[in-house]
Amino acid sequence: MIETRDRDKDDRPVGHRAELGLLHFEQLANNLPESFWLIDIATKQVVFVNEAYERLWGGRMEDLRRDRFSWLSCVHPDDRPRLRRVIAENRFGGVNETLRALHPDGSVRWLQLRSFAMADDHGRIHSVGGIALDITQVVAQRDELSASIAINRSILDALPAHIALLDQDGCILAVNAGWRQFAEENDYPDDTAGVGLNYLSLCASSGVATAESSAHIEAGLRAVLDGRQSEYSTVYPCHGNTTERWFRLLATPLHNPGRGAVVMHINVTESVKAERQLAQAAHYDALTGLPNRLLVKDRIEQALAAANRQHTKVAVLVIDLDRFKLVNDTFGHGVGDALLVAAADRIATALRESDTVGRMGADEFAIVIPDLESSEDAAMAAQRIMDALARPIHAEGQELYAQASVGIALFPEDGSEAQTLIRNADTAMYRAKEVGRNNLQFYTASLNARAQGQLQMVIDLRRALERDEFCLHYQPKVSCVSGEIVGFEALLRWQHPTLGLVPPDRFIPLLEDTGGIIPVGAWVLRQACDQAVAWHRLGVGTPSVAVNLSVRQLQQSDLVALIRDELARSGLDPAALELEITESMLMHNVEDSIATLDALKQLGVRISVDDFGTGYSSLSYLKRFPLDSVKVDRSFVQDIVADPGDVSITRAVITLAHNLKLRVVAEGVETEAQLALLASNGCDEIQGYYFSRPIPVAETEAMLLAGRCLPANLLHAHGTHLPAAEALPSLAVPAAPMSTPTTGGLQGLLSRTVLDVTQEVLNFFPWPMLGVDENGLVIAINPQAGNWLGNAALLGEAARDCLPEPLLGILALRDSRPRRVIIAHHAHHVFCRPLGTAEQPRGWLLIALPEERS
Ligand SMILES: Nc1nc2c(ncn2[C@@H]2O[C@H](COP(=O)(O)O[C@H]3[C@@H](O)[C@H](n4cnc5c(=O)[nH]c(N)nc54)O[C@@H]3COP(=O)(O)O)[C@@H](O)[C@H]2O)c(=O)[nH]1
Repeated sequence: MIETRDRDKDDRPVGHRAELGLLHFEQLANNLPESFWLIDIATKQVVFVNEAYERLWGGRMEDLRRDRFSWLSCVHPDDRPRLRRVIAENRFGGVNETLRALHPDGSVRWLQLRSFAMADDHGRIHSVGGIALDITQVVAQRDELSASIAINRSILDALPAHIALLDQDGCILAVNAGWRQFAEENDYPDDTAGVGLNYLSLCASSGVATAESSAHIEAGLRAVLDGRQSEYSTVYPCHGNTTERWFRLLATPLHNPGRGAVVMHINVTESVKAERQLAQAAHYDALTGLPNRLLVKDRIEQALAAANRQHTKVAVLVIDLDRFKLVNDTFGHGVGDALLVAAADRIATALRESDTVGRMGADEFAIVIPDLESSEDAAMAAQRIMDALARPIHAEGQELYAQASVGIALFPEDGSEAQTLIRNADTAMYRAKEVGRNNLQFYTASLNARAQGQLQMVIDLRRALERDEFCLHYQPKVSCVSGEIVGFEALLRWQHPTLGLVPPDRFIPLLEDTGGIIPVGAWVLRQACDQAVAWHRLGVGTPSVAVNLSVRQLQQSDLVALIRDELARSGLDPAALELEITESMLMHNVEDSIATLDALKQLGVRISVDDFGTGYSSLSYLKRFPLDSVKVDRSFVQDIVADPGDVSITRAVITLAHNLKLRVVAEGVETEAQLALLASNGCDEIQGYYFSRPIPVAETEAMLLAGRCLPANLLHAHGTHLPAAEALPSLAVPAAPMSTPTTGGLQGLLSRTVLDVTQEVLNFFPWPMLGVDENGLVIAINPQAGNWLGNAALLGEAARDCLPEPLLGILALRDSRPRRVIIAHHAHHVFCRPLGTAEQPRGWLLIALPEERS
């Protein structure tokens, strides 16, 4: 090439020029850092080698010139066999190998050896060239790099964290050993450990973290990937099947912005648990596990906040075990501790779930009772606690009897702050200690007498049964048809040794609260059954006996068996036993009530709903229960004469009850007028002071033997209910409940029950009926009227705009005589009745009786 380039310009002789070229070539070659040489194919001799050979290979140039394979002796013995093989396979060039040259001084150089063929113009190969490049430094650098990569890798793998490298979209590029292991342990479906998948979607779908935390993590990570946040960190729960775990997730962007992020999950379960333990220790007592003073204070504050909102009371009780020190001193601290734990348990079980029991220190406990109805309830709770503690406690082999002194402070009376209430309850507790221990004291002294009286009554009630202080009085139930006594309601009386006859309203709630109603209720049942049998033996009829059941009795698992046994024992005909259950009791737990009543009904007894109208049930709802009769509450009866609204409600109840095949008993009938009105409206039986107050047994027998009856002139005809048209004069349907439930003349009785009943009556009423108020607006319409007029949506319309002409004519006449009208080809007799009183009508009611076809 050198020759060719110079040929045109250089005028020196060719031989000289060739020599010069060779000289230049040699100088150039010897200045190159690479070593290279040429082997002539024909002579198999090394025809050229540059000086770098000796530097790179550590061999001598003349050795190479003499033996073209002498370089092999410079090759590290480990690499030599490979080199030999490669050269044999590539005799005319094509070698490209890395090798080590072992210098005589023991040093090693890394060389990159390449060989190539050299051909003439005809493509005939005449020489093979070789070049060796010194790559010692590159190899050293590469080794260094690999070493540091390996070190980094093992550091990442050794970290107690699951680490993943994410790209900009959140796709997992690489993970560490911890991550892989976690994936394996958590049954990750394949062996990729998520590499190649999107971390953000993995978060949402893995189900390892909660949905809430997944969403939070996804948002945080997105912010890091988008460069909006330089770091994201959160602790999230990640519970296994049997273990509780928490992880801290850390995400940081890769250094090059917009290039992805590193996420790291660190198991922080231990520290979370430690934190929780700290919180537990800060708020709970270590021995009993109860809230400590701090948490009790917090609970009081919460209760006060709620009480302020709802205008209710809160009680704070401080309880101190009497002579606890003596237990410690006598039996040692182990027994003392066991006693405290047992006492804590006893206190807790004597209270509702919504109450808080805390340990204030040593042998002092505090109770928070939110949503308190009366101070007596706090006293009852304190008494329950004292009773619970008084039962023997077995602690570490010792039988102990704990007594307690209780102090009670009430919100709002005794303070409006937690600290004040605790302090005042504490003061009251010390007063309880002073007055002899094992008692309770209110902070407000005036409440003590009341509480004391009530508690004394509870104590007295416990002994009343065994001391034979109870008796039954009986109130007759009288038929409105025959006028005769058809039964008696058994009513419990307590003859207290000092207080005299205590009315049931004062002691039955206490019996219910303390569970005493169960044995007392059983006693009532037994007495009543025996008494009914005794009446039957008089031979003056077979009056029934009605017994009131309480909520607790209805929930009593052996109630049915108890009644069955009493019937069998006494020999009373089951049909002569009536069980009275209040409406609110039935609604307490409907499904259970139905099951119990069904079982009772199977015995053949009768079931009656007491106080009907005071609860929230409607008669149609009561259809679900196996009932025989309803007792209309005396609050309805009492105003029946004065308020036409009450008549209509009572009347409505009677009509509906009869439709449901239920008998109707009106209770609290005190006057002749009430009786007359009830009887004329179809009431079946009455009970009340008008006929008789509840009387002792002896008087009942005298009454039966005397054959006392209701006056015949007040009875209703032959037990049949008045035909509708005849009954109309006494029917005054209230206007308001049919349209605007919050107004109208049913003050005090505008309960949902009444409205339901009224609506039901309207719906049940078999004939068209509609009401128009004094302003001419349609205020009531039943479905039958809607059908009749071909339009049910008349409510609120002006009568003149929507009613047919014949009806408007009748309304204008306001005449109570029936008028014949034909509407939609059907003849009806339409009555117009005033709503309210005839003197001051609130509107008018149109009732259409279909004309009988002969
Ligand atoms: N679980 C049990 N409850 C019982 C038992 N015995 C009674 N009671 C319930 O106690 C409540 C009060 O009863 P009492 O003071 O006996 O009052 C009854 C009647 O005296 C009273 N009454 C009857 N007629 C009139 C009247 O004309 N006017 C008027 N003002 N009061 C009247 O009504 C009470 C009977 O009511 P009721 O039971 O709803 O029929 C009371 O709720 C009893 O149920 C028992 O053994 N167990």
